[in-house]
Amino acid sequence: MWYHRLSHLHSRLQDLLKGGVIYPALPQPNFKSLLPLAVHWHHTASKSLTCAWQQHEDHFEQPETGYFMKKRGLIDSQFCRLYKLKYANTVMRFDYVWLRDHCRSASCYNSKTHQRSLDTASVDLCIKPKTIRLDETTLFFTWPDGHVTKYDLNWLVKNSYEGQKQKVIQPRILWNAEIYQQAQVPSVDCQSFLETNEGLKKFLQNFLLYGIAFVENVPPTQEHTEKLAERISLIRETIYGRMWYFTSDFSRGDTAYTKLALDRHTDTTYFQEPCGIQVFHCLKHEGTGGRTLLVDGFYAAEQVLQKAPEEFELLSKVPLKHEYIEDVGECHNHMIGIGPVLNIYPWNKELYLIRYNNYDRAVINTVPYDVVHRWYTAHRTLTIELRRPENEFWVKLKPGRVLFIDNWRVLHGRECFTGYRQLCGCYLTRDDVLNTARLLGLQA
Ligand SMILES: C[N+](C)(C)CCCC[C@H](N)C(=O)O
Ligand SMILES: O=C(O)CCC(=O)C(=O)O
Ligand SMILES: [Fe+2]
Repeated sequence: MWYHRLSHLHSRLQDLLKGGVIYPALPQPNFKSLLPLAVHWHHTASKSLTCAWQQHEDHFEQPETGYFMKKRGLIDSQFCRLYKLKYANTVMRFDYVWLRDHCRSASCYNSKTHQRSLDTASVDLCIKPKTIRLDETTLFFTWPDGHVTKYDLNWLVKNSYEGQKQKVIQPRILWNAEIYQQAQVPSVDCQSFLETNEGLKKFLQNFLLYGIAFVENVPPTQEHTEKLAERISLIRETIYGRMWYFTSDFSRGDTAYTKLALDRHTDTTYFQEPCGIQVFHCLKHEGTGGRTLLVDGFYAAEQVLQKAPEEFELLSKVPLKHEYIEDVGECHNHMIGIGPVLNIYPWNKELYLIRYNNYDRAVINTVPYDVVHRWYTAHRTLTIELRRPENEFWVKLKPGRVLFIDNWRVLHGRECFTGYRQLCGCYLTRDDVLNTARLLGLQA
């Protein structure tokens, strides 16, 4: 009986969460406000809280049979490994080892270093609390050895799997050319970017939401570009150097160092971890053409998900190699990176990295022949979306205007050009950009 109510609730949760969760058009509201409060279940309601809550400290399940024991505050089932709790309209299930492992008491957790002191391997995998007590908003577990673990219910909601499943790691606004242009995302002025936290925060907020952002009025030199990069991150040094500076002189064995057009792609797909961010500053162009193309890869992937979910899934499952082989002048390199085109978090299906570069894609030999054809079909579907003219945002990079591109999300390309064109820039480590963003209070 209890079981039925629970599965009903679960399917309700699923219904509530359908659509919009993976790639919300706007920052996801706190999930509490997504869920109606009027779900009736066995509950104990607190009068002292404004937010209605229900808790089920007294329901225990023998997982194999779905048999429940209702016993208030105390358990004595030999079989139970699970603690179920409903609070703030979230049904949560906690494994007892998990509850022991996450104990934040002084002997288990060092709150100065935010590190666990408890040796998890010392926890009995069959551990069960001797007693459980609820006191307004705090749960107390007393373990067989007498150790007491306290949990604040809000902490549990925030840190439970069920709570996380309903959230995105990073809110984003997916765009095509029209959406991006209509959003009128402001560029940040160089001085405000370098000298104020507000300027930097505004820049990073836009960058996180759209995957591209511009800084204006930057003196057109490599040194100033470097200063900008260092304001938000460590520079990721690669085979191209720390700061790079390039023209169409074929000084390196790659099409980027020519005047040819480059179709949309992400860079360094041939690294096990592709570079997180790319910074471009055009220092000079005396000639024609050479515009930069930007396409939101996540927008295109979202279209694939809507139109052909099984193709989306295939692109997220099939691992591929990308390769960089260089043998020009003094430069000898052979890089190989392996991973799927679409990379998603398994618990909430959120897309976090697209690896798309048809120039650098290596021989496909990681996939059996029957899957190969399905993969090509899925790749075609994605390519069609990526190539829709309405998804293309074209800009002419000019001295003074520095472009930051999320290389895990937004594809770039360029039009062929004539004349002398000088570009400088660098790659950034994604971890460090996100670190800066979090320290400024942004969700990243
Ligand atoms: C930016 N910079 C000119 C230094 C590198 C170009 C790398 C080009 C390579 N085909 C790729 O897509 O990764
Ligand atoms: O020349 C350009 O505008 C960009 C070339 C390119 O794709 C790159 O350097 O990664
Ligand atoms: Fe590139």
